[in-house]
Amino acid sequence: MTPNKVLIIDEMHLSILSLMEEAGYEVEYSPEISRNEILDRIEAFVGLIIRSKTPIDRELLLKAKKLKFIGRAGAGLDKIDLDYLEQHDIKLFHAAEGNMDAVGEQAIGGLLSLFNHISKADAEVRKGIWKREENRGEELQGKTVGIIGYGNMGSSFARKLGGFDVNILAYDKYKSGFGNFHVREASLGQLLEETDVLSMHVPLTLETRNFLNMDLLERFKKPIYFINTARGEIISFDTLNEALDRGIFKGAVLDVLENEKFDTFTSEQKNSFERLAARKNVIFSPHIAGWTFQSYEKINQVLVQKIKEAFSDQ
Ligand SMILES: NC(=O)C1=CN([C@@H]2O[C@H](COP(=O)(O)OP(=O)(O)OC[C@H]3O[C@@H](n4cnc5c(N)ncnc54)[C@H](O)[C@@H]3O)[C@@H](O)[C@H]2O)C=CC1
Ligand SMILES: O=C(O)C(=O)COP(=O)(O)O
Repeated sequence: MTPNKVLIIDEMHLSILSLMEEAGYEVEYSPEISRNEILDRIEAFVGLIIRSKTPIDRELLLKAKKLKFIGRAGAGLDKIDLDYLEQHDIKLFHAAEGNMDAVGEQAIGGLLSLFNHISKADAEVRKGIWKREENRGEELQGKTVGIIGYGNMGSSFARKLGGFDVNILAYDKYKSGFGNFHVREASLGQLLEETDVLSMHVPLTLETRNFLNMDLLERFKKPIYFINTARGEIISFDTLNEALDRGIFKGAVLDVLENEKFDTFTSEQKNSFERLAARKNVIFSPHIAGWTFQSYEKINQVLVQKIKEAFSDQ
């Protein structure tokens, strides 16, 4: 057994193989591996490279006796037992810098499509329906965009908004001092007061699960356009429906959903998703905000660079 074996358990751009081999690792690429097989085999590996298919929980980590690092080929760490890694000195690297451009651009794409009815009008024209007045657009110019969570994704979205002549407010519970000439650092209260467009960029944590509940949403002073490229679990289908019914949300762009596996929907989820899907002012995408041809490769470069730097003295 070689000491430097790394197991890759999710689908990735194949540049990861040569990059990790050049960094001195023996790589096994098994994107189709089952959880049971991982449990059986993980003991032999010093490194594990993942996306988000398999929860990296205590049961799995207890078997990973030689594990020195986990590389998350992407940003979200919500399926990883972070406490266990800290307690057992297992390093964790993410590659959010590799998909932040993609997320920033996709959020803007969704927003412009919502403001200008692009996907709705496209579907109508294909059916021979030519409705100009109903598809009259809204301008972004002069609007106040509120960002919650000002990390890699939130700041990328703010940067990409640069040319749109909007006011940008950002609230981050754990960060301060990030304001600049075009982003005003705000309290949650200020953001609720002024926002026209809300874009969520927090990680999924115990605190942010159902963060956008009706109690909070009722405190927005103006009707808002909502963008979620963060995680679906921060707002339930029911809350989305209620906010849209009551005009608290004028529309929504949803790249992520409370449950992204349609075949596991409860009957309640099925009903409330169907209500959501029947709305013309909601735009969906299948969790692809960070998923471009470019990010696919950039993620590998970022990740392997971090791994190399962390173990450069060994
Ligand atoms: N749809 C997609 O394809 C993608 C989604 N994501 C999602 O975006 C999330 C954010 O990614 P990054 O920006 O790289 O993370 P990050 O850690 O750089 O930034 C998140 C920010 O949220 C702040 N935050 C945490 N809890 C908060 C709270 N309760 N209230 C206000 N602010 C809070 C943190 O202080 C941090 O500054 C990821 O965790 C992931 O869930 C990321 C990449 C692609
Ligand atoms: O990087 C992230 O957090 C993402 O959500 C990207 O999607 P993935 O989980 O890698 O399929």
